[in-house]
Amino acid sequence: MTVTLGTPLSPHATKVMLLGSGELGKEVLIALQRLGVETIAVDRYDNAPGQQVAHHARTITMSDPAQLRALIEAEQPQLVVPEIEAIATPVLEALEAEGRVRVIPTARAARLTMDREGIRRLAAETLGLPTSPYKFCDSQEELQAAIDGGIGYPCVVKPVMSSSGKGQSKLDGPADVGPAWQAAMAGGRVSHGRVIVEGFIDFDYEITLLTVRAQGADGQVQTHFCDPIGHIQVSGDYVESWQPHPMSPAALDKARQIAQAVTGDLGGQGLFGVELFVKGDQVWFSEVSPRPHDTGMVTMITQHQNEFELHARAILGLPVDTTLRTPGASAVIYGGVEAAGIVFDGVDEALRVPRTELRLFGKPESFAKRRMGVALAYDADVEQARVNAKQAAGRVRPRQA
Ligand SMILES: Nc1ncnc2c1ncn2[C@@H]1O[C@H](COP(=O)(O)OP(=O)(O)OP(=O)(O)O)[C@@H](O)[C@H]1O
Ligand SMILES: NCC(=O)N[C@@H]1O[C@H](COP(=O)([O-])[O-])[C@@H](O)[C@H]1O
Ligand SMILES: [Mg+2]
Repeated sequence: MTVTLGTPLSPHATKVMLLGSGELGKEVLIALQRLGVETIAVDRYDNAPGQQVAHHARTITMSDPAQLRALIEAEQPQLVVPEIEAIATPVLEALEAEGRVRVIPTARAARLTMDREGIRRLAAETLGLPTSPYKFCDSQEELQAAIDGGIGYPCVVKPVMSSSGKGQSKLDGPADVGPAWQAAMAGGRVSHGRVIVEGFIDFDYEITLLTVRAQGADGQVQTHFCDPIGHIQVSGDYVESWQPHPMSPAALDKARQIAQAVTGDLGGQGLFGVELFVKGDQVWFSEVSPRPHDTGMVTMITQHQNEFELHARAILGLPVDTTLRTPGASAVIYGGVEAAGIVFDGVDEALRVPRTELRLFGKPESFAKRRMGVALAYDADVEQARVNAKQAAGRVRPRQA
């Protein structure tokens, strides 16, 4: 479906609402604005990064069905673009069924992927894709029984609703079960009392395969793949990514088949971040974001059309180009301090590292482990880009004002 583009702030505006307006949504909003779309940035707190660049900013509890329905009915956007997991997705399904809005990529995809159970059962049980062994548990006793009954150690426990590693633990023995259960209960995005326990995959490397479902000239949706993005995660949160990540032809082929299967089932138009574990020629599906991925921020320096522009184009029914421009890398800048309205020292020194750029997201409040910015680097080879991205990130020193 191609969307007719109008004039923002006029009766013929094309209105798009982002549900979640963090660093990823901010870039999608910028890409949409460049195409003359009228944008509404929604988040759970005021002055979220995307709210600072959108035409309109709204603050609601997006997991509250009544608040979400009231806002969409009041604003009447043509497209609703989920950007985080904690959203009352049944409301989106109802509004989509009523023909009131189009949800990106589909309301069903938003529902299935916001809950680890929905997407894991679809991938493993319906589509038969290789995944880690897993069980869902509603109490510490059930968790212990699942581990003893076959998952074993090491294993990984995560709240069914969480992201960026929040509430996630790796368990090496029985002593870790209690603390892991407690961490999951404290760290979920919506208190839910349910966890997934997964057998630990001893992968050689992990990648994000950005996969775009976009409309071709014939009106049919076609699948396009970006070059694989390698990344390193610490405590379940991404700290470094690079593109391209070299893969054997067999592993790349399997990765694309998995991505095609899962995005094909989820359907709709847009960009997806398919997370995969790789060992030799073996590939496991981990999870998928039906939207731009944090590790994909590297594409702001590596691709002709970055992942945010690709998402914007795909959802509007416009053509896409996923080709790589140059090898490159990204490195995360954490807040380091707990304070509002922080300042950043060392930005000049950081940008003296050759072939680098910075994004400071503008989050109003810093936490020690909150992602506040990212350094980007391009180079002839990924290794040099990684060194430079990390060096630039390390030179930025956030501090209390
Ligand atoms: N079963 C597993 N075996 C080995 N490592 C794992 C497993 N599950 C998770 N991990 C590690 O933890 C990281 C984060 O896991 P996962 O993607 O499920 O969490 P998340 O909270 O959804 O993160 P995000 O929102 O950033 O994608 C993975 O990228 C991987 O490095
Ligand atoms: N892995 C998912 C991810 O990276 N999501 C990104 O982080 C923001 C929340 O950040 P916050 O927790 O600092 O508010 C989200 O809005 C999104 O942009
Ligand atoms: Mg993940």
